[in-house]
Amino acid sequence: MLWIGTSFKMTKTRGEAAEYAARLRHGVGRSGIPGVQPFVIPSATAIAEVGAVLGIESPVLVGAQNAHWADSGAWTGEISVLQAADAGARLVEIGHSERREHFGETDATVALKVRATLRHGLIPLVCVGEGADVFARGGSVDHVLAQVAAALDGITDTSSVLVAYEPVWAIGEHGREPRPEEIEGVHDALRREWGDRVAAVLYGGSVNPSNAKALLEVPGVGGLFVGRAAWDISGFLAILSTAAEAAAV
Ligand SMILES: O=C[C@H](O)COP(=O)(O)O
Repeated sequence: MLWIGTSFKMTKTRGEAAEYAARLRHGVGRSGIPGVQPFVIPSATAIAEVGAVLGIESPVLVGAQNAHWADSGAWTGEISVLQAADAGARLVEIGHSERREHFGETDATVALKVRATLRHGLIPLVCVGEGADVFARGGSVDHVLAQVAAALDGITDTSSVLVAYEPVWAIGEHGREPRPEEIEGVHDALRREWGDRVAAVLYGGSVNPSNAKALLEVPGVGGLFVGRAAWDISGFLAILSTAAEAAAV
């Protein structure tokens, strides 16, 4: 099963997200895409809207971009896993590098959020990845393995966990598209260490319809996590179609 998803990050009004969801519903169909598990992660404001448009039986999973580890309480500005689930999320993105960089997310808070997500039966999508400096000195594998180990420390059943390897140097408008061989080492290490214990390891960072096929061919890559190139529905559908072909091989 190839997991193919997108996060809207901080884009789209509820109306825009609903329109996207309607076109996604049409593109994916009622029975889904064989061998492919699509997911979409809107802003918190649009989770319920997107879920409603996709419908309860949809083959597309809806997620939240973040959730707090506490079930409720005085945490102004946060939403809990329970609230995300109540809005229709079945997956929670945790530890994206933008949250680590700008909002103080650490390996310790990531670990708390993974536990909270599992406690409530949602799927954690744990994002890891090294910065350009670590990549330049050849420390990517150690860095990423340490991040995953910290996130999943002490959890006996990690079988529903998704890991997204997203090198920071490859993400966003200032990111650089990786050559497949630049991500092979980390994916190989993740596959050896975690391949039997997690649901899948995804790759993310400057994925687009032109490089999706080559990135999916990297051993150990079990899906793609896409930002910009999927914000237009045609881009997401093109990547889903590439994944469908890859899954059929
Ligand atoms: O959440 C997705 C990743 O941060 C990748 O973003 P990007 O595809 O725009 O580089």
